[in-house]
Order: sequence, then C-alpha cells, then structure tokens
Amino acid sequence: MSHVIEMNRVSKIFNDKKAVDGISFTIGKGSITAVLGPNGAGKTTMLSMLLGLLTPTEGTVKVFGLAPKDVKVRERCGAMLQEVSVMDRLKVREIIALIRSYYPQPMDMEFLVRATGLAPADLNRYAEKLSGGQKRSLAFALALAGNPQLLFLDEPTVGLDTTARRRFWDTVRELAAGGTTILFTTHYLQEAEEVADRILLFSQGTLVADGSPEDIKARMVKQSLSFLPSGDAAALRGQLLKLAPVIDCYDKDGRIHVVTENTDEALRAIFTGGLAVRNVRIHQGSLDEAFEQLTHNHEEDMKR
Ligand SMILES: Nc1ncnc2c1ncn2[C@@H]1O[C@H](COP(=O)(O)OP(=O)(O)OP(=O)(O)O)[C@@H](O)[C@H]1O
Repeated sequence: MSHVIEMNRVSKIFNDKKAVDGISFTIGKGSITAVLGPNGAGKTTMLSMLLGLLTPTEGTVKVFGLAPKDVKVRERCGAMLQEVSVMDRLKVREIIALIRSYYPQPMDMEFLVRATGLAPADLNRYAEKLSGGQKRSLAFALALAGNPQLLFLDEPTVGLDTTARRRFWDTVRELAAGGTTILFTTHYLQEAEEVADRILLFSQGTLVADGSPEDIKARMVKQSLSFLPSGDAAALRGQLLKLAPVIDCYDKDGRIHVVTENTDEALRAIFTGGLAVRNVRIHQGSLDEAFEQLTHNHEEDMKR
C-alpha cells in the first residue's frame, strides 16, 4: 500500500537548534492522526515541512509519493493553520468562491456551508467583521474548499465554542469516513483521545510515542490495581507491601490502591498469597498521565 505521508529520518535545524530530530513515520489513507507534544516540541515545524513551507535540513518528506511543494500535491491538500488572516474588502461568499476557483474539483458549496456552520447570513458579511470563532469556521471552509484528500489542521478548535467544536469534529469524522486523511495538532488530550485513531507524541523534536490512544495509555509504566479489603485493611496493606511486584499502596475512596509496574504479576502474587481482597479493578491511567510520563522520561533521558 502506498502511504499518503512518508517522513524518513527528517531533521530541521534552525541556527544551532534541532527543532525536529531524525523523525520517521508513515500515515495511511483515511486515518485521523493527532500530533501532541508540549510547546516547542517541533509539531509546527514538522507540519510546515509536510506543507512544503520549510525544507528539511536532513531526510526526506513525501506526500502522495511526491515532494510536498509539487503542484499535484498542493491540489490534493487543505490546511488550516493557527494564524487566521482573512482578506479585507471581500465578503465570505466571495472568498470561498475565489479559493474554490483555484482547484480542479472544488468541494460542493452547500457542504462547505453546512459542515462549517457558517449561517447563510454570514456569507454576505465582510470577512473582517466576523467574530474570532466565525473566522475559524471560515478558515475551515477554506481548508476544505479544494475538496482535499489530505487535511492538515494546526490546533483547529482553539477559540471555538462547544457547539462549533462538536460540529467541527463531526465533519472531520465524516471526511475521514469518506477517505480523507487527517493530521491535526492539539493541546487538548481529550480531543485526541476521542477523535484520533493514532497519536504521534513529540518531545524536544523527537517522536516519543506512536500508537492508538489505548496503546499509549497501555505504555504507562505504572499502572494501579484497587480492591476492597475483605478483612483488616491495615494488616492487608502490610502484607501487600511485602509482595515483590508491589511498589506502593495507599487508601483512596474506601479502596486500597496498589502501584505496580506489572498488574498481572501483582494480581498473581496477591492470589497466590491468599490475600483477602475482593472487587478487584485495574486502572490504566489517563492519557494525561501517559503524556506527562512519556515526555518527562524523555526529558530525563536527554539530561543524562
Ligand atoms: N523559524 C524559526 N527560527 C528559529 N527557531 C525556530 C523557528 N521555528 C521554530 N523554531 C524553534 O524550534 C522549536 C520547535 O518549534 P515548533 O514551533 O515547531 O514547536 P511546537 O511543537 O509547534 O510548539 P507549540 O505547541 O508552542 O506550537 C522551538 O524551540 C522553536 O523556538
């Protein structure tokens, strides 16, 4: 299968700083990928190379098997970037019509209006008179105007209210179901977890995790178990701390929690030892915790 996006050992150096450091990944058709990472991790730099706005210092970037600057690639891509600048002295309808006219098979105007939530009345307004949220809806309409097969979205929902945000993600899901490939950056972990089928987690220019939200949560080193004590809780805690796989244990919300690097081994030790526990639960940890842990571990490794 040919990949929609292919990054092979890509680095970008600004002066002496490596903003992106030897990154490789591929992305397949119709997937929704979230790019996450703290400020300065290299997300926008990576996106700019995919859009052909920046040239890699090392490595190769291919989009639809071609260089990102190729006109055949540009015709098939749409982008919504962080900075929204609208053309003055043009009405919303005129701007959308203008952008649609640049493409061989533009997106249906009715779909654009419905999908982006622009009200019919908004179409006759001058773009500079729109609110911040409406300007972002217009930017989304412009990103879709060319009927793209690949859509780049850089922190797309900043400034959108709850309704607009929900409509936005519904449209993204609908497009992906129709075969459009989506790559978006976000700082909202909940969005990544709900919408993306894959997460690329960046830290200091490198890719520290790549997988489904579930995979990434499962990579948490520390998971926890909790249960209700069947007998004396203090005695049970003492017994638990003597088991090799148990790192720590504590009481919370009437349950005893056990911290471990391996829930399977901890459970085995508890049952083999005949400890009096019931109502066992395994806590995977949140994506938030996984994200903190993975980027923190990476930063610590870099200091060594
Ligand atoms: N044009 C540039 N010249 C010099 N350094 C740059 C340039 N663009 C980015 N950088 C540096 O590269 C690093 C990565 O920046 P980038 O904007 O890609 O991060 P990011 O992950 O998108 O951050 P944010 O979440 O804040 O948008 C930062 O240290 C930044 O200062």
